[in-house]
Amino acid sequence: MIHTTLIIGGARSGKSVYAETLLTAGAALYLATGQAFDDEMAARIRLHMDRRGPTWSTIEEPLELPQALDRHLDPARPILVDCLTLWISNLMHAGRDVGCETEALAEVLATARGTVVLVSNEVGLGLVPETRLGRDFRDHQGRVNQRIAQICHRVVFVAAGLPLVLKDSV
Ligand SMILES: Nc1nc2c(ncn2[C@@H]2O[C@H](COP(=O)(O)OP(=O)(O)OP(=O)(O)O)[C@@H](O)[C@H]2O)c(=O)[nH]1
Repeated sequence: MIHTTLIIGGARSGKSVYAETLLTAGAALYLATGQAFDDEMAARIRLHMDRRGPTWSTIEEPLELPQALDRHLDPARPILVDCLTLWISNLMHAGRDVGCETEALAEVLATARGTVVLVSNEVGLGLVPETRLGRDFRDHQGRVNQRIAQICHRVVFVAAGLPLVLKDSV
């Protein structure tokens, strides 16, 4: 089956747990974009790893997501990408063009052979960020979500651990 799903939601909305339930642990590949820059992030990552357990295969790729996805796409093994938000943040940090990178990702997804579930944050529902960097990040996040939502067959919004299907074109 060729199938792409985008799952969006706020922080601690349960979006990652929901995404994991869509895939069979032993048969899926976890593609992580997060980096343990400090102890707190390291602890968050450890929680995720403990929850997933040893049956998941994991690849860590903070920047070259389109290439990594393309390389590992396999009709026999679904991929969970967690998450686009940290990928955007990493790209901004590295001075990369988020728009170009998003197009590269969209291209890989549009021609994907296999099942891909992508997790992303829905931001911008609160106050306008005080800093220019914060506002730029918020805008990138909104544009990335829109672009990837166009490409994906299914889009699900998770709030309070509950899924709301926004798009289903399977
Ligand atoms: N490098 C690396 N990062 C990981 C791994 N497992 C999870 N992560 C990262 O940890 C991040 C999750 O951070 P959290 O702050 O707990 O997530 P959250 O968005 O607040 O919570 P949820 O809504 O529940 O998903 C993910 O975006 C992953 O990129 C791993 O094995 N390696």
